[in-house]
Amino acid sequence: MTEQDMAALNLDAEQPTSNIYKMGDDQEIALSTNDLKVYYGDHLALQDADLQFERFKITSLIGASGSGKSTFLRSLNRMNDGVANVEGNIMYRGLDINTKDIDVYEMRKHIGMVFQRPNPFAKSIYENITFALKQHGIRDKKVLDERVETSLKQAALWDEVKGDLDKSALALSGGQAQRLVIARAIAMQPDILLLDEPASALDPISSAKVEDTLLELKDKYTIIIVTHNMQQAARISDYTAFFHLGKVVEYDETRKIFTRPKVQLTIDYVNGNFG
Ligand SMILES: Nc1ncnc2c1ncn2[C@@H]1O[C@H](COP(=O)(O)OP(=O)(O)OP(=O)(O)O)[C@@H](O)[C@H]1O
Repeated sequence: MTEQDMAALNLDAEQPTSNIYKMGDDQEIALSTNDLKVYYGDHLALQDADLQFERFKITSLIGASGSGKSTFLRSLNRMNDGVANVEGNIMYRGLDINTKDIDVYEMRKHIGMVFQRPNPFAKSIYENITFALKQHGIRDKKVLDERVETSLKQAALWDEVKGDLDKSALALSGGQAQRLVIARAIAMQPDILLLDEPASALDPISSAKVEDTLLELKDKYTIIIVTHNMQQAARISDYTAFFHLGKVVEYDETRKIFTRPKVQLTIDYVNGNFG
């Protein structure tokens, strides 16, 4: 199993100090970054990205290709470990999770990640969801059954697969597979879900289902999503951060970013006048 697979399983899984991009009350902040800088070798790929993410809200990260969105997102649950050098603080429940002594595997139980391409394991639908739970010592069949049902319901997949739980997850359509991966992530009952373009590889109907799923999930989870789809960002997110050349140019309520952005670069980007 690859490291990405492990992270997708969440197996390996506030104190805001910057007032620049402040959203919500301090108690309402689920995650915040402070003085974050990410280097790939000598290349400083990300800086000036001190954001606070409000609990039970959806925040979209938008910006042109190469602007640093994925680099930022992946830093939030240490997916850049071994790939990039990440400096600064990432505060979660009063703890800086960007320090050496953090148990990254435990942390990823709380901060789960879903990738662009659905990556179900070559196992049954049921086992895709229970694998990580078992690794974490949950063996009671009743508990496992209940988690499978709840997470599939939350991911809006239950009705489509409830009779096929023993079938291979590889037989699912792309859209179903992505909702299975979301179900797998939420089965671990994380606080925060990070999603890197989760609908970009899907057809419009599947993409709409994933969007609906995310809107349902925000009652229980704080969601941070990278998307190239501006309509999607406008439809589903409460807040939007616009990235450009490795910096956050503007971060505000989504409706303001799309109707009354303050920075010329944002105006150009949301109006499609970007060179
Ligand atoms: N593994 C890596 N090694 C070296 N440089 C990288 C790596 N990943 C990203 N970069 C560089 O970091 C910068 C930001 O890339 P990143 O993938 O974060 O941008 P992005 O906004 O997510 O782009 P996209 O929308 O195309 O996914 C780019 O200059 C990119 O070339």
